[in-house]
Parts: sequence; structure tokens; C-alpha cells
Amino acid sequence: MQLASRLNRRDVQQTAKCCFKVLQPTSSINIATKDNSINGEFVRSPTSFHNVIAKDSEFPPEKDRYHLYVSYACPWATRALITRQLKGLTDVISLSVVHWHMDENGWRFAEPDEDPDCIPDTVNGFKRLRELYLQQNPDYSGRVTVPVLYDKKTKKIVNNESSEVIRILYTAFDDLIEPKYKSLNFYPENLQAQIDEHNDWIYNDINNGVYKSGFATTQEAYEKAVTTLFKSMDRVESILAESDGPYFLGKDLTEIDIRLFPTLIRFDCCYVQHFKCNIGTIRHNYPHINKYMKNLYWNVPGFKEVTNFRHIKFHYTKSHKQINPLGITPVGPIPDIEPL
Ligand SMILES: N[C@@H](CCC(=O)N[C@@H](CS)C(=O)NCC(=O)O)C(=O)O
Repeated sequence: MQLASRLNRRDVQQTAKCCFKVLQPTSSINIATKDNSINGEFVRSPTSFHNVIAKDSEFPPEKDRYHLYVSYACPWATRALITRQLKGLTDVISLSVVHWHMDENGWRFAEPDEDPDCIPDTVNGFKRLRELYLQQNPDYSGRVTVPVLYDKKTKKIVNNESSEVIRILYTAFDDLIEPKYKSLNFYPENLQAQIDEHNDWIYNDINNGVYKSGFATTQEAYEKAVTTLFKSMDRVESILAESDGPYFLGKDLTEIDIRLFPTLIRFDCCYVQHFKCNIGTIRHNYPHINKYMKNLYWNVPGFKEVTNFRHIKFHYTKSHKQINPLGITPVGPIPDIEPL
């Protein structure tokens, strides 16, 4: 059964019309994320740093020169963490993991012994991620986001856009790693057109779609986002049902898997209740997605290692006060992910 069809578009529009006055377009800042909101619809702001790592450039590939600042809660940062693992770059690029709680001053680093899974800022000794952005420009007023790929030598942010960071990691350090990792390219030329095409709708409807659902500030915007999300979940389910797997495009693990997994793994344990993405759950309604996700998590080294359900559940439910004012984290589902 195509889950999205359970909530019929016309019903959605009619519900929205009869419950709410038709308003002129209004634009505002989303208080949770400092992103824009137009007519209640969440609009993600662009990131600010877009350099690359390349030979003979300001940022040449070197072992232990670059650092990754991440949150285990963040799906965008998780893309970078997965790629760092898959490409065997854990000894080449060092890591800081922020505390799961994001307050009105943004991400912070944990105090010693506060959380065993956090890694402090061993590079600059900062207490807040904001300080890293202010180090670049004391007047910086944009969003302070993870992931950040940082150059320890020049003390400059190389790139803070996850879709670009992962592509840097696919190849930039290939001369510094073992041949078995060097040969892995998750965006090979022959598949690029196909990958780009799928990235487009998966990003808009699913990766960002869960946020559009959760951060919508009107009933109409929410219902539009959540139905679009589940239509695209149905689409992923049919693609996986027809494919021989185990990956999205078949035998080869590609960027699509690296970008899809971080959203899927947060779905049942977080997005279903916290972002109201509850037309269905992966474990009950999407058997092919469930099998695909479980295979990545349990069988493919690199995915489980960077999945921290505690950080994920605590971050969303205790940081977004406008969604969950008391910050109580639901216990279920149990288990966070089903066994194979
Ligand atoms: N387009 C960015 C989005 C990054 C992003 O939004 N990260 C969130 C965490 S999931 C963040 O750091 N938010 C902090 C804030 O908005 O203050 C990317 O893909 O890297």
C-alpha cells in the first residue's frame, strides 16, 4: 500500500482551507534554526564555506592537517562521518564531536567526563563551535553548523557544506591511503547523472523533507511536507523492491546510500514522533527500506560506528523547545533499530 495515498492531497488542501484563513505570503526567521520560513514552510539557509582540498591549492592534501567538527545527532554531519570511515581516513583527518544539546548559543563542546561519546576541540580548545566561525571572521553572523572541515595549519574553514565535504573526501586524500580505500569512489563518472537525479528528489523530499515537516509552522505547510515526504518514501520502497540490492543502485555502494542512510536511521526513533512524520514507520510499513537500512547498519563497516542513537534522540527532543517544550525524550521505539 502506498502510504502517502492515505492522506489524500485534496483532503489536505480542504482541511487547510477550512481551518485557516488564506494568508498573504509571509516571510520570517525560524526561531529554532535561524533558517527562513515562508508561509510556514521551512526554507534551509545556504552554507558559507566552499573551498576544496587539492594539490597545488591553498589546501593541499596532507595527513593530520585537516579536522572534522561534527555532531553525532546531525544527519548532514553523519554523511561526512560515514565517508571518513568508508575511505579509511580516520588516521588522516582528526575529529571533534560536539555535545548533543544545542541551546540558544548553538553547539558546544562537552566538559571533561560529561559525555563519553563527545570529543573536545583539541585543535583550538574552544568551548563553543561559534568561536570557530568567529575565528574566520569576527563579524560572522551566518549559521553556525556542522559538519565543518577545518585546516589546522592555516586555521581556516575549508568547507561546511556536507554535500561538498563528502565529495572532497572521495578522492582528495587518495595518495595517502591504502590501495583498498583508494579504489573506492562513491561518485564514479558512469553513475554521476543517475546519482545527481536521485539526490535531487531525495534531498528535497526526504533529507530536507523531514525538517520541512517538523519545522513547518502552519497546518497546511506541515501536511504538504509530510505527504511529499511519504510519497518519496514510497518511491524509495518501490525502487528497492525492484533492485537486486543490496545498495540503492544495486551492487555498488554510492553517494546515494551515504546521503539516504542518515535520514532513514533517524526516522523511526526520532522523526516519526518529533517531526510528526507519522504516516508510517520504516519497520512496520517499508520492508524493503528496512532491509536495506539494516544491511547498511549491521553489515557494512562504517555505518554503525557513526550512529549514536542516544545523541540523536536527546539532541532533537531536548534542543527544539518550540516543538517539545519540556524536553522529555520518548523511550521507544524499542529497539532503536531491529536486528537482522
Ligand atoms: N546544508 C548544511 C546543513 C548543516 C546543518 O544544518 N547542520 C545543523 C545540524 S543537523 C546545524 O549545525 N545547525 C545549527 C544551527 O542551525 O544553529 C550541510 O549539509 O552541511
